[in-house]
Amino acid sequence: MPSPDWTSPAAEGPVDATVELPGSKSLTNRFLILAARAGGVSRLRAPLRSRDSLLMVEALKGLGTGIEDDGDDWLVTPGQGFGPARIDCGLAGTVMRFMPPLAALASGEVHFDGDPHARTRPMGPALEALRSLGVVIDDGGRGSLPFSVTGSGSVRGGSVTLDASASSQFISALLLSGAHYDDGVTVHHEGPPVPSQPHLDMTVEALRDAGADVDDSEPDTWRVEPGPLNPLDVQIEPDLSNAAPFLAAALVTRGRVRVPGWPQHTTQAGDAIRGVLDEMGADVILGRDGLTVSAVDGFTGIDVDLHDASELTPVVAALAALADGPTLIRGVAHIRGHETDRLAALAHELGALGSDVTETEDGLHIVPRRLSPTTFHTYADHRMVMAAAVLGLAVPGLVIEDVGTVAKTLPTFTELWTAMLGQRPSEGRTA
Ligand SMILES: O=C(O)C1=C[C@@H](OP(=O)(O)O)[C@@H](O)[C@H](O)C1
Ligand SMILES: C=C(OP(=O)(O)O)C(=O)O
Repeated sequence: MPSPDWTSPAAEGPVDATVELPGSKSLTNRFLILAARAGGVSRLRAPLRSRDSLLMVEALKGLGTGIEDDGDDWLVTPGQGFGPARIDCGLAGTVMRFMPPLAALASGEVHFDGDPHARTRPMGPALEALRSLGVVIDDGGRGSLPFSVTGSGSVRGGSVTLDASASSQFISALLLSGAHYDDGVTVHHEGPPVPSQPHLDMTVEALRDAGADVDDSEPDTWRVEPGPLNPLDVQIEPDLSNAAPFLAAALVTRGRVRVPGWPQHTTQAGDAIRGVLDEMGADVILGRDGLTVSAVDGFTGIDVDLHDASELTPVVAALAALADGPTLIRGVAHIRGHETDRLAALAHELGALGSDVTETEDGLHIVPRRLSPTTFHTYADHRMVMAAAVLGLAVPGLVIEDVGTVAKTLPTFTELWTAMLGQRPSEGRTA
């Protein structure tokens, strides 16, 4: 059931705000997977509580993992894993990709399905790779959800070659469970370049945090040795991709936004927003008190390759539509397989507002034009909501359809947004 529409608040002047963002989806869901089979109880400090991470929690609980929320942290008690079980992936790439290699270690049948659009997200190479490592999978020949994984308590593992150009998550998935396979796992990518390199680095770093022996020294090849994982005690960083729309508000309103807790070192792809905003002409300062972005004058269009940080595309596209010149976003052909076909969705919705947008083979060319308010459709995509809110700052009366879909990664988005604008939450009206 879609949630209500929301008339996105326009900016009444320059914002000057500090915005505290909840934890990273990608870190939370990786640490949950690792903790589920570690050698003791793990503590995840300040995890993200959102649809994607709660679906991961339910999936793991369904396989016998104990997860307790003490109000601040999640305590994860490993379980051996047993079926039969049914896993709802929602629209979460991390659940549909990261869970099957773990479910393969359980005994019994584990059935996977998700939201209607989840059935169209790419899965084929991931399922084929698991099969070649000795896992029994029934996907009815579709290469997508729904499918079932039937485990016998162990997985042979070994070496596998796959084409991960559609999603880096295919590789992360195998690595995150590979230490528990009898022969470990060696994953070799063959095909057009894998997107989202920072997410692969995040997987390797998280595995090493848990004591795994990982070799990523060869291009396009990753090896995880078999062996036990240590329990974790980890502080989850704020989600830097979710910070992007708030930082973008500094540019649109010629104001200033600070995000406390921005890490000095991180593997989050969203960290790339610093370079993007700097190139657009903002002042970007990373200090001990967090990241501060300010913009006094206008901001320019840019030519940017977002292959490594494609999650940023919707918000960067929204900024581009409000910039002082054209923007070319390149390197993101694979986001046609994200929550929705993001290139088509952005081209359509920005076009409906009045932008001059061309969908290229691997991105978008956006020429700013005068925009008029309309209903911005969001296609069950949290980042379309965020992009729409950025546009709404400068386009009074813009209505965001199904605003609640933002709960995929940021259930408190509208509250944070209206607070940033110095308004009470009730001032963002339900249309
Ligand atoms: O591993 C992860 O946590 C993610 C990897 C990326 O996926 P793709 O490589 O499919 O873009 C990213 O876009 C997604 O939001 C999260
Ligand atoms: C692509 C995204 O999510 P997922 O983890 O579902 O792939 C995203 O959050 O932008």
